Amino acid sequence: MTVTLEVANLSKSFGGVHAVVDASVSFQPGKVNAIIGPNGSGKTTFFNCVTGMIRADAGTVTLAGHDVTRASPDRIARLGLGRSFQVCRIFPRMTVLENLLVAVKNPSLTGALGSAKNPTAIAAARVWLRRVGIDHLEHAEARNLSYGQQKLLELAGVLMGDPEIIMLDEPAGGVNPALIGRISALIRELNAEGRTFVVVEHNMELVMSLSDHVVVFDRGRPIAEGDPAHVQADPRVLEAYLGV
Ligand SMILES: Nc1ncnc2c1ncn2[C@@H]1O[C@H](COP(=O)(O)OP(=O)(O)OP(=O)(O)O)[C@@H](O)[C@H]1O
Repeated sequence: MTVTLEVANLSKSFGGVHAVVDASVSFQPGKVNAIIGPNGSGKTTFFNCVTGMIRADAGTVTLAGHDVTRASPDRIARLGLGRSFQVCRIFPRMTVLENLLVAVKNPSLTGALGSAKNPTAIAAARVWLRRVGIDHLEHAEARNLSYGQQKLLELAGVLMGDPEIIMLDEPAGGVNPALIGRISALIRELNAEGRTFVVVEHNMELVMSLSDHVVVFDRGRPIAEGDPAHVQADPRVLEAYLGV
């Protein structure tokens, strides 16, 4: 799998706030890419522009050779990019299995509702639940899961779309250490199978142990990129984090 994702000169402002400024990033296909940066440095805004959730003011996003700068999140998903959210997006009163069945990519509402009874979709959902380690919770209402388990459910929902590139917004945020280990192991396994990851994350230990390529944002711009050791030694990165 070698779906490429390239972002050129992306900018997005909210009123007078320049959240992302002329950001150009080429993510490495088949690798675990991380985006780090201080709070408010534009990581989530960048992420939302790339995945079609918000419209950039300028710049281009190219996915698998297609210009998707103004494409809908659905089209971007159909081209092979799946994403999670900083704050988990699940249906709290549905069961774990039902959440996965509504996550199936469907061109129509009837299709989406139909997948609830589709044996192939149900079988796929069970495979992913087993894979992320919450198959024993299939019939539990999603709201009764721990926050970490909800993150695993959301990841299983992303995987239902069989994406080649997976973008995760703070996968370890608010998750207990045991489940961080599980999420980290899963990312490794899925990456070893050929899926590319782009992970926005504050947990430095996780970023440095998991990533092949790290992009550092500061005040809306990528200021450094490279392998974890290279980035950690970059004085611009220390300055961005410590303000020295
Ligand atoms: N919808 C919005 N309306 C107005 N300002 C926004 C909006 N979204 C983000 N911002 C501002 O844009 C800047 C970048 O925010 P963003 O959430 O992208 O940063 P971040 O690096 O993801 O931060 P964090 O690490 O805290 O999640 C911040 O100053 C933020 O307040």
